[in-house]
Amino acid sequence: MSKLRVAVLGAKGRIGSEAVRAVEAAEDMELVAALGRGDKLEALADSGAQVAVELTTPASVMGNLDFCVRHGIHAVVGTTGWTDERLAQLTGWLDQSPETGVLIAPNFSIGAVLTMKFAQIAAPYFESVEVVELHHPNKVDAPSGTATRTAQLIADARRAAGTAPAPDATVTALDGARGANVDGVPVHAVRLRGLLAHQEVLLGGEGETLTIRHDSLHHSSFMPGILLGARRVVTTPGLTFGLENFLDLG
Ligand SMILES: NC(=O)C1=CN([C@@H]2O[C@H](COP(=O)(O)OP(=O)(O)OC[C@H]3O[C@@H](n4cnc5c(N)ncnc54)[C@H](O)[C@@H]3O)[C@@H](O)[C@H]2O)C=CC1
Ligand SMILES: O=C(O)C1=N[C@H](C(=O)O)C[C@H](O)C1
Repeated sequence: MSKLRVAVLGAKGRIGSEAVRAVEAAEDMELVAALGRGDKLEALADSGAQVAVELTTPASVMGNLDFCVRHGIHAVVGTTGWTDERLAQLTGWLDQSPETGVLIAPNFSIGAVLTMKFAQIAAPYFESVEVVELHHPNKVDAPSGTATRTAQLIADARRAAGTAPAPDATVTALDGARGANVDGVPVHAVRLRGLLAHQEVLLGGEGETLTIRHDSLHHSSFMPGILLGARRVVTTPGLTFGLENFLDLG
């Protein structure tokens, strides 16, 4: 059986360099290109890549995806910074290339995907809910893509269940003291040397609290999800948002 031809964009970065090693080690894949900042995207097309794993920066991701979709190269995207406007633009490009698939995964680790799922289930049963994400201090965006997605899923679940807004008597607060408001859910971002990627969903009800915590301790935690995404995206045209769509979570 022929191997899946995979390229990595952002190949010298923290997660990109780990992805290069993971693709090289996968028996069913061939690493055909490993591009860094300043490398010409034409090398991607010349390499015959079927899938590009996009792990760059919010500033670079749209240009890279525009090129991939125009050349019919499927993409697995871990880069953050997604807004409704960006998603609409990408969907427009995919409409012009209906056989191409793009997976955007706010988080590739199974624990983080399950955290989001558990938070979604729990959210309507508690009066209060807040999200705290904790990352290494080299991260350029806040709050994290995972925390933003988690808050959106929590808000959707509470809306669908008709849950009342969380109680909060705050009248005066320093700017930022109550976190960022993502769809009505406070999200707090901590940047601390020594950390990698961590998240807590704090839920509170009368006389009890529930904390759902996930820790990514090494970039290897993201690799099984990236490889699964690359295998599945080639037969899944259009936009898929969230790795959970490629997992049977029930
Ligand atoms: N979805 C997930 O599970 C994960 C997502 N991420 C996200 O992945 C992105 C990268 O994270 P890190 O590796 O920590 O950052 P990083 O800064 O270590 O790596 C980014 C790399 O992309 C390169 N780059 C920038 N523009 C480029 C371009 N046009 N073409 C090719 N390379 C380009 C940079 O030179 C750098 O080497 C961030 O958005 C981060 O939030 C990170 C970890 C897990
Ligand atoms: O920048 C990181 O490191 C991470 N970024 C992603 C995010 O913003 O959610 C995923 C993970 O948290 C690691």
